[in-house]
Amino acid sequence: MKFDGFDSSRPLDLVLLGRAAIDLNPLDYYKTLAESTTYRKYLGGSPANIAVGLSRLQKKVGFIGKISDDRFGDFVEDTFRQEGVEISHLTRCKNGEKLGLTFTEILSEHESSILMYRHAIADLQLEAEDIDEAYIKSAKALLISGTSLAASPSREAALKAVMLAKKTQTPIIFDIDYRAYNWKNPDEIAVYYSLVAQESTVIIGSREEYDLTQRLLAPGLDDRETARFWCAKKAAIVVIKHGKQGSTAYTCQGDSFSIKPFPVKALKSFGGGDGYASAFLYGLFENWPLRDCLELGSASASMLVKSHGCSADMPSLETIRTFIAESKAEYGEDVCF
Ligand SMILES: Nc1ncnc2c1ncn2[C@@H]1O[C@H](COP(=O)(O)OP(=O)(O)OP(=O)(O)O)[C@@H](O)[C@H]1O
Ligand SMILES: O=C(O)C[C@@H](O)[C@H](O)C(=O)CO
Repeated sequence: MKFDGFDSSRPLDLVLLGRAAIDLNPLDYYKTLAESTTYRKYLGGSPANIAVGLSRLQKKVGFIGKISDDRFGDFVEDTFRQEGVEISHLTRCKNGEKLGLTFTEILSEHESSILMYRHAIADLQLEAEDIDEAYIKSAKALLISGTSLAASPSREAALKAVMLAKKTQTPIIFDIDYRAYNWKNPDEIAVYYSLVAQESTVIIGSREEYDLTQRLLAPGLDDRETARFWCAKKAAIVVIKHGKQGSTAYTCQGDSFSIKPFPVKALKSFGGGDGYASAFLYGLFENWPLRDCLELGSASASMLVKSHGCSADMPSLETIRTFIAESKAEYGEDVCF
């Protein structure tokens, strides 16, 4: 099965809307955050990571977001420019709001946690007036990252982007992206996530994120019922991730393709989702069979969990293909199926 719903005449492949932040990952890992003393700074924020990942896969990517008007905002701009991400719609806060900081705790290869500093946060200051119809229309698809819906004015900006995407026949990709910070209550999560999910052509999320989204409209669905539910709205593809148990993509024709992770010695348990999303979406833009999109996504995800960073360790297509070939040589052709 292939997805060929993108308008190839549009100059950008994907515009992503959401947070750009900073990851601070400990160099002295396998300790608690209280014990770690030394950190490496990376561009962070799930949509920013995905933007870098797709750009490194040679896709043309733009970003709609709000950043702090300080040196950390400069760092985000400089990094996006170095990575070839189009940032004409990445704007600065005017009232001193700060860039999000994510301190990660890497306790073991299987146990990590993230501590997010998101008070008076810059990315949630994105405003409806920052959203431009022509910019959205210049892209084959718009990706909405769920955390952008957590508070106003970013919430209204994201919903305006969804409206304009519908108006301009721009497919919406919804990366549910649940982070507990900034959300007030489960009802708000369900209301705003389902508002976007029901307009989306492609939905990507973990089982927990779908449960949060469906909590009011359709609680208690299993994976196949979940896929059927969103395909009955506008979804063509529903991807449900289950961490190191792997993931499954469901289509509106009733097909499904499951994939396991590629075997790796993980360094951390996070970062896989953004590597997965960027490589999976690359395959979709290349009009690959869904099975091949999943394989590339799963391979990239595995490469990310064995890396120290996220955005900085997003792989090129060549390195992912080499990783897949080496994995198949060592574990067999069907290593991840
Ligand atoms: N320990 C692991 N080893 C290999 N691959 C992994 C591991 N953990 C996760 N992955 C890969 O990463 C993909 C996404 O991971 P997960 O389901 O945790 O999504 P996520 O919560 O969005 O990730 P993130 O932590 O980046 O937010 C998985 O489907 C799997 O392919
Ligand atoms: O999404 C975030 O804000 C945190 C990310 O930057 C971090 O790299 C991570 O947890 C990736 O899944």
